[in-house]
Amino acid sequence: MTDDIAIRVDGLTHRYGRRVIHHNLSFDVHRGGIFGLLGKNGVGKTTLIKLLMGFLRPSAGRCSVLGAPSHALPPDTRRRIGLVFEGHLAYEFMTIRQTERFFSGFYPAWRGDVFHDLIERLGLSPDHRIGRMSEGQRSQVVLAVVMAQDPELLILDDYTMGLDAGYRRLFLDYLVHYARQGGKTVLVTSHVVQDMERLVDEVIFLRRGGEVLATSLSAFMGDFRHYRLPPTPGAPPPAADGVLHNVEAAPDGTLMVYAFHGPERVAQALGAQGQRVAGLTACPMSLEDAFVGYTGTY
Ligand SMILES: Nc1ncnc2c1ncn2[C@@H]1O[C@H](COP(=O)(O)OP(=O)(O)OP(=O)(O)O)[C@@H](O)[C@H]1O
Repeated sequence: MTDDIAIRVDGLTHRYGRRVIHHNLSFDVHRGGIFGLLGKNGVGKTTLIKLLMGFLRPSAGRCSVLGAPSHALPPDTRRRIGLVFEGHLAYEFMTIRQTERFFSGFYPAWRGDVFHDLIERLGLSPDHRIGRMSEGQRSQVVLAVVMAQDPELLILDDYTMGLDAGYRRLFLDYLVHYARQGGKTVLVTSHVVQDMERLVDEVIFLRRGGEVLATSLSAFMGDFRHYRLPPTPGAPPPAADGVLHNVEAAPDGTLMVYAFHGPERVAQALGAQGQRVAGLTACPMSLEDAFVGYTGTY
């Protein structure tokens, strides 16, 4: 493994019983960027993080994190990884002060300034118990604990739990600042796709059936296109093919066409399926539109 790779996933297959969640998945996460792991509910994002951290063993293939194999991550490597996983890291019986005392002992590079800066915004006494906090306040404590570890690799699985929009924005700014310090890597999953658009450099899309697309956000947003087309009376709805990535009908019947191709290729493919293409129009997209177009509405 080369030094500039923070995470390597190589031919990874994972099954729960007979159900295949990941099939022959391969991608690299390079150091020094913010990577968004995106996919619908149940596609396997948390499972992938469990595999990376060695909490699960894959059915086949390998993955490694910071140069060490996931199934045998040494404690020293684990200490260099900040993990927010299912939101729970804080012990309910502890106060804020005790939480800091407890966690700071494990991390030689503990950043008390970062912890206090983030915690101050809660406006709670240091003697406030975690168990007596709202869900969003608890998430803020968890994020402060993880950021204060000053990890080399930060893995955030759905960190937005219960956070209000203001704190989410503040935390995103923190994350960007953290990632730009050099050599820091962030892998983040979130269902708030519009946040990802402001945050990530690279996207990794997981789709059901094990397909993966790992690319830069700018390449994806540049290459993936959205078109609208009024339906052709009497013609069956067009199906996805080698050119048309996804075709869906809006409630008024308008065809929503998604493709990695320009209008000529798309018109040709639609025409070959019996559509009248005179009304084909390209539409601008946000990352959320592109996410839905790429992964499909249900
Ligand atoms: N321990 C388990 N045993 C069997 N099936 C499981 C287990 N854990 C998860 N699954 C199934 O594996 C699939 C992937 O789950 P996972 O939690 O990785 O999805 P996810 O992409 O993180 O979803 P979400 O966006 O909803 O958080 C789901 O269909 C889930 O039902």
